[in-house]
Amino acid sequence: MQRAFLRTRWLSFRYAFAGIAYVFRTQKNAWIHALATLLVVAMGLWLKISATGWAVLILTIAVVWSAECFNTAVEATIDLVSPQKHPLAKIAKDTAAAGVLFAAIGSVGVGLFLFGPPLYEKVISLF
Ligand SMILES: Nc1ncnc2c1ncn2[C@@H]1O[C@H](COP(=O)(O)OP(=O)(O)OP(=O)(O)O)[C@@H](O)[C@H]1O
Repeated sequence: MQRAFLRTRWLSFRYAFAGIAYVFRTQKNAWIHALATLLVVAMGLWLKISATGWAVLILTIAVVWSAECFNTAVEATIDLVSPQKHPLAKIAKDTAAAGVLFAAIGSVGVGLFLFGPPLYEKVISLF
């Protein structure tokens, strides 16, 4: 019973990692997100942001990655059920892409509020 439970949990993780690998293989945006993730984590370390700042940053990174993964899932589902052009297929793909755009715009806002003031202080201290 316990072994079966652990085995199914382990398989769930493996499926999720296969999903991540698929996103990286097929979505050019994923590499942009990866670069942005590395950059903001480096900025957070450099600017020594607060624990609350890290919490907001981690949540923001997770929201963007989740949106990209759901967008990829919608694209794959639409390609499966509607390989031919269809207005509803277009709506599904376009709105899923809009979800990623919202997350990306929000993340830029978070970055400005989180890094703007300490970055300003750093620059001012140079002069
Ligand atoms: N079956 C379809 N029916 C109608 N329009 C479609 C269909 N498939 C794609 N489109 C249109 O083409 C756009 C791009 O779809 P596509 O599947 O190529 O996504 P994508 O370019 O891979 O997106 P991303 O670059 O975000 O991964 C969609 O947003 C939609 O407007």
